[in-house]
Amino acid sequence: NDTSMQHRNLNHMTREERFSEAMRRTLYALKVLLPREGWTPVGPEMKYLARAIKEFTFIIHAGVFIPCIMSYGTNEQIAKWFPLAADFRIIGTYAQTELGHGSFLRGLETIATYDRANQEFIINCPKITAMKWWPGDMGKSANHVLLMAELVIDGKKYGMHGFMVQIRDLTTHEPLPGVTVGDIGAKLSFESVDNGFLYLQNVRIPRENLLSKLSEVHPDGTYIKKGNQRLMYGSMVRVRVNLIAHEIVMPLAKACTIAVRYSAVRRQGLINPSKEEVPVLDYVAQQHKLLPQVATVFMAHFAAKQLVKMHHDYSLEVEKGNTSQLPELHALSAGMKACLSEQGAAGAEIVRRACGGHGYSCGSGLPFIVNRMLATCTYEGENTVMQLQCARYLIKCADQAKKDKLTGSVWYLSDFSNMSCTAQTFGDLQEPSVLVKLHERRAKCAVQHAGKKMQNMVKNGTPAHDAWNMMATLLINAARAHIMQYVVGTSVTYISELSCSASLKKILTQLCALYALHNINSNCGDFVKFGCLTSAQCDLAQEAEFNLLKQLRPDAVGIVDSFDFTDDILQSCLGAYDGNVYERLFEWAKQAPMNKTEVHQDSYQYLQPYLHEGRDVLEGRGRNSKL
Ligand SMILES: CC/C=C\C/C=C\C/C=C\C/C=C/C(=O)SCCNC(=O)CCNC(=O)[C@H](O)C(C)(C)COP(=O)(O)OP(=O)(O)OC[C@H]1O[C@@H](n2cnc3c(N)ncnc32)[C@H](O)[C@@H]1OP(=O)(O)O
Ligand SMILES: Cc1cc2nc3c(=O)[nH]c(=O)nc-3n(C[C@H](O)[C@H](O)[C@H](O)COP(=O)(O)OP(=O)(O)OC[C@H]3O[C@@H](n4cnc5c(N)ncnc54)[C@H](O)[C@@H]3O)c2cc1C
Repeated sequence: NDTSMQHRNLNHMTREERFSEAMRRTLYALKVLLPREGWTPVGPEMKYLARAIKEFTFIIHAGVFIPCIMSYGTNEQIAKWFPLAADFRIIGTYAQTELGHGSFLRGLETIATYDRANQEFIINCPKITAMKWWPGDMGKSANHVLLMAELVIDGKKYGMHGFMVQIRDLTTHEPLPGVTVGDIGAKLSFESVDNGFLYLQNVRIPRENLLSKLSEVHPDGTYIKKGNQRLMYGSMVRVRVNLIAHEIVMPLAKACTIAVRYSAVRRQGLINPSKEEVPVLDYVAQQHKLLPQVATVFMAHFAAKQLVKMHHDYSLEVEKGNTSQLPELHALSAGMKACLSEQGAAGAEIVRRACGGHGYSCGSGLPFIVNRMLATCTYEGENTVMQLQCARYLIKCADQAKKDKLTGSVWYLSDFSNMSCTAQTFGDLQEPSVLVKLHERRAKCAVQHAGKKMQNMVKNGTPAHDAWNMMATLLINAARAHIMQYVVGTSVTYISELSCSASLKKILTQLCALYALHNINSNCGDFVKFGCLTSAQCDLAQEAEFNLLKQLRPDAVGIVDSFDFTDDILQSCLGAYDGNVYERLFEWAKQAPMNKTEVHQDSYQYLQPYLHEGRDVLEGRGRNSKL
């Protein structure tokens, strides 16, 4: 209710106005609303901000730069930089991606060369493709970067390491010598974020600016490894784990709230010709678009909670020096980020499109959400690359399953029990245990199928790397199948263990079944091909999904109301709680800058000669227009 936090109408602002407004609001929120001891930029407050602020700046500063200091810094380095960063006395970003490389980190070209005589690192982008490109908050805001660069000592390369590099003067904010930095220009979304470019030419930093939790360089240039070097990729794992809640579940919940509320208000057409126009939510086709996406919000939320817990437990183990869980966590976080961002982005567009013309208006709040969710498929690990990383782990596990009993998220790969489905009615296929088994079997078969195909190719003389490349599509499908069984399985478990009213548990169970059945019906080729379902059982699966749509329809609005977004957070004429869609759209349109004058000066200027000529022709005075 703090007016300083109220959103102004972003759609009627320029990009620079949005950048400034987001910075003002974010700093106000972080510095005024949340001043407390022990405030951590990734704690519950961040969750509140991610929910409450439609656009904010310093996402990377708070969500990535600060956590990296904690992950990669020694205690002394944390003590030095964390207080400055948490208090916004330095603004940082995570500068890893380059103009020429983003996915293939071993191809990064920015170099940090150790200068023993001066005990400094010389940071250099040897060519244009080495320039850092994309990091958020880097173009105009950040005065420091956590620079990921190839460490070189005496001509020997040691791989990607993290360096603290100041890029702007702390008083004037001007770029420092050797630093060329700026905004990369307009993008599909994140209008308020100054994603930037950074060209470093022989910038010198002290030896102490190598973040040295995992490795260090002694004054004489001796390189010391201090831990599992794959932990150097740990920041990306953490962000992939955390962004699911912030950037996938939350925005999709907002989009569903808008679309379901609007569909309950919007009357269009007849079902029974003798009755009045119906709310479009009464059309089964509309329910089929919206309700599975509502179910996705809940299932992704439950699965993300499990992943966050797994990451937390893993982090405690890493602190004890045990990194044995790292391969599974990497595979699961990469796969979850890729598959849920893919589902979420597609789902947001499905529900936007379900709102017809008004869904295409920025006044609906939906284009903002859709465009922003599209970015989740690319940043923090491009989805295809992430799915292949997940598949790489699955193929290894499938081989291991032939001789060992597997545990964790891949346990089903060593489950050789009879998994045939005996469902005879659509009710049988709404049973959570049946749906879990179906997803496990499909995933196991998809992994084995991809692995078998590659083995046969290699047996026939194809090099393993070529077999991998040629079977990539099957590997990606296996990764998707694995994540779907994980989401369905963890959700069923989560709901069964949830202490809540029977009526709420019934709704959640129905939503879980809807999510699983929608997935089956959207991928029934796999389920039939792998012998999980007969053709007749596929018909039952469709019947089961339609039955759930009918059962959930009466509670549809109540379910999205439970997300409890305020009108100010939704910023939507279609999704406002009072349902006054048309009045809100009209008021919103009238506020458009285009309407600040009755006659728009520029159009009048160019149209005026023709307007006068047209009038003369109409009134019989002038010659007929050439037109
Ligand atoms: C909290 C969030 C709040 C707000 C955020 C909101 C919005 C955020 C907006 C934007 C933020 C965006 C930031 C960014 O985009 S930062 C840049 C992200 N970039 C990437 O993710 C790069 C992706 N590429 C890679 O990770 C690597 O290049 C890749 C893994 C693809 C390949 O690496 P490499 O070639 O070195 O390894 P491989 O040969 O493939 O595998 C070797 C070995 O290492 C294991 N591995 C790989 N990655 C990891 C990891 N992260 N953790 C642990 N282990 C890893 C891999 O499994 C192999 O193991 P093995 O099979 O045993 O050999
Ligand atoms: C909004 C936004 C914010 C960002 N913020 C940051 C940030 O703060 N810090 C930062 O460092 N970076 C940031 N990034 C950059 C982001 O991490 C990269 O864009 C991402 O890692 C993808 O790398 P790329 O752009 O080089 O694409 P590429 O890797 O070049 O991918 C291009 C295409 O090639 C395909 N491809 C690539 N490799 C393979 C493969 N091995 N197998 C099959 N197909 C492949 C991909 O699937 C994709 O279709 C941001 C990007 C965006 C869009």
